[in-house]
Amino acid sequence: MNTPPPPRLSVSGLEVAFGGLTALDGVSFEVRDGETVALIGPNGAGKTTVFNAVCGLVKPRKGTVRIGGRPAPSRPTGLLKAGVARTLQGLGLFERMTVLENVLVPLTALRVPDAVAKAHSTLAELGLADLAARPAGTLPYPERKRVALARALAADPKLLLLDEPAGGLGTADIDALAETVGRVAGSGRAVLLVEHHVDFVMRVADRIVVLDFGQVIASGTPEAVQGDPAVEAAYLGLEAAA
Ligand SMILES: Nc1ncnc2c1ncn2[C@@H]1O[C@H](COP(=O)(O)OP(=O)(O)OP(=O)(O)O)[C@@H](O)[C@H]1O
Repeated sequence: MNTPPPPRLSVSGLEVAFGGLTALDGVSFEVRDGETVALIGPNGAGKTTVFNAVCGLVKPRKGTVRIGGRPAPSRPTGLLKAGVARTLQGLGLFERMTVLENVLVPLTALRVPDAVAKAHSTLAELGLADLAARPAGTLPYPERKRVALARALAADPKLLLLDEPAGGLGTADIDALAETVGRVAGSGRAVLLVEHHVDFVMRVADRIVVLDFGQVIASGTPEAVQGDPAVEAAYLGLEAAA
């Protein structure tokens, strides 16, 4: 019998504390190749802390993060080499550099051959070809957001982490984003996203993991999670019905 490959991302028993505050308390979930998983939950639930722990930016008190079955590297280049790319809530673009130069940053760090051609093809894929020579800081927010996505996708990550990708976007841009996420997962890559935009999550996620006060309170298909009374209660700030 063939053993299935290890999950692209496996988070197990993660505990993170900031001083006296327990931000994550025994969080476990997996993301497999070709799967899109959304991490949702009220403000302060611990979503960004999960991302930061996956990327080695915060050190867990307990628990493990494994990428493709191996312990997750903690440095940015190590993560890129392990096939992990991330977008940030604040985008983190180099505003004075051109769009092309921004997308070249990870490709240069990885010494990808034909980096310029690869950057151009990624920009074309995301409808940004005409903006390649523009300084990133001069673009409107939706285009800057697409540049951040292009930069994350350029190095062909096996695991793509998206921090509030739909935030601040209008309907047309959200439609385009949903299509891009579908294409990325359809090509066999794993996607983990943190998002408040419920309609977008319902459209793109295969599975949803719901966090509240640092704990996983529900996980499953969008339909299962949507009807879960504990999830409804968490969002209303009420005690879950027993
Ligand atoms: N560096 C830090 N130092 C101290 N407390 C922190 C730090 N980072 C996060 N926290 C706290 O940890 C908890 C989880 O925060 P986190 O940002 O992960 O939540 P979130 O679900 O991403 O929230 P939001 O939806 O508002 O972005 C919160 O109580 C937050 O105040």
